Amino acid sequence: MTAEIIDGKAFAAGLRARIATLVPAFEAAAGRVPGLAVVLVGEDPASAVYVRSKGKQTREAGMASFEHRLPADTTQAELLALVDQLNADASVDGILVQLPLPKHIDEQAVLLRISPEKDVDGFHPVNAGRLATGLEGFVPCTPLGCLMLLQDKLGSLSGLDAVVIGRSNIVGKPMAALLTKASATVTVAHSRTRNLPHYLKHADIVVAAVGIPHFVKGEWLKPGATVIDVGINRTENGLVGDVDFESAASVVGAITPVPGGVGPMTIACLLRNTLVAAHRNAGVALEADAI
Ligand SMILES: NC(=O)C1=CN([C@@H]2O[C@H](COP(=O)(O)OP(=O)(O)OC[C@H]3O[C@@H](n4cnc5c(N)ncnc54)[C@H](OP(=O)(O)O)[C@@H]3O)[C@@H](O)[C@H]2O)C=CC1
Ligand SMILES: Nc1nc(=O)c2c([nH]1)NC[C@@H]1CN(c3ccc(C(=O)N[C@@H](CCC(=O)O)C(=O)O)cc3)C=[N+]21
Repeated sequence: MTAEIIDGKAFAAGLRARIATLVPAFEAAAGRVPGLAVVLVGEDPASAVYVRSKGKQTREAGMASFEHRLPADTTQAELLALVDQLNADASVDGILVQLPLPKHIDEQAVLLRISPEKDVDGFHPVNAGRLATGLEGFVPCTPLGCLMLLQDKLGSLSGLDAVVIGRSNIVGKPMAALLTKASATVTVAHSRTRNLPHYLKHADIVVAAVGIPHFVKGEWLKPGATVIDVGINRTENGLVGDVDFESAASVVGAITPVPGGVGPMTIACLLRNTLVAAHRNAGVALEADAI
């Protein structure tokens, strides 16, 4: 193995520590701490783990965590009523409704109901539109975390060739928008892409968000490339990414591991977005490059 392992877990811990240092000044100015509400519908064990972990890290950063666990048979109307209540609650700066939702609930309807100013996931179409048009807004946490790791590793991304594998609203599309904004030349690949290895062979940056264990093979990659593995796949061999780590690590220059790569960055960026939301909602200034 020759590749550098990008330590997302350590980077995320540093980011959370920086966020925690900014909370007391906010509290002094606003008379309250930033608040994040997390809503979990149903009993999905993986989702329950994330929600617990988000709550713990929110409190560790000095922020208030409001956790709402609703039964799997909660109606859409009941969930929308809770979102309305959280939108109106001045102690709540950020609202996250854990996805996926049970089948009987229309996910888009719920995401549309969250106030864009409290949408710390960045999933509301208003925030997607802001990102697409270059306006200030909330950027989805996973691609924001990937961008931070890339800029930390590479400095400027200007002119680099990037391939994003996946075009979902929560990872692939916003990732492509962020890389384009950072002046990379971006190709978005998906399930209809013909000859993915052809594109990967030229890519200085690869972001894999596919949802298929070990999908990306080392032999497809450009020597020296930087690879960000977003995949979270639970297999009988434990948690694995979308990149075949063993074969990739002998070819590329740097790669994120799973676990310990992008996952911890997602939660750290959620806290970052919540801190930013709190400042905006309370009308307290935050230095542009504070975090
Ligand atoms: N680390 C973290 O914090 C997070 C991790 N994840 C993980 O990231 C992965 C992706 O998540 P998400 O974006 O929500 O997943 P989706 O299922 O919404 O999207 C997967 C994308 O992969 C594409 N795809 C599927 N098969 C292929 C193929 N054979 N070749 C090329 N592209 C393909 C799909 O194409 P098409 O559009 O044509 O169907 C789709 O665009 C999952 O493993 C998920 O668990 C997700 C969120 C956060
Ligand atoms: N509204 C909403 N927002 C989300 O951001 C959201 C969501 N719904 N639904 C599910 C996905 C997935 N996701 C992860 C967050 C942290 C880790 C994480 O911390 N992973 C650890 C390992 C954790 C473990 O062992 O299970 C790691 O990769 O090291 C993973 C995945 C956020 N998501």
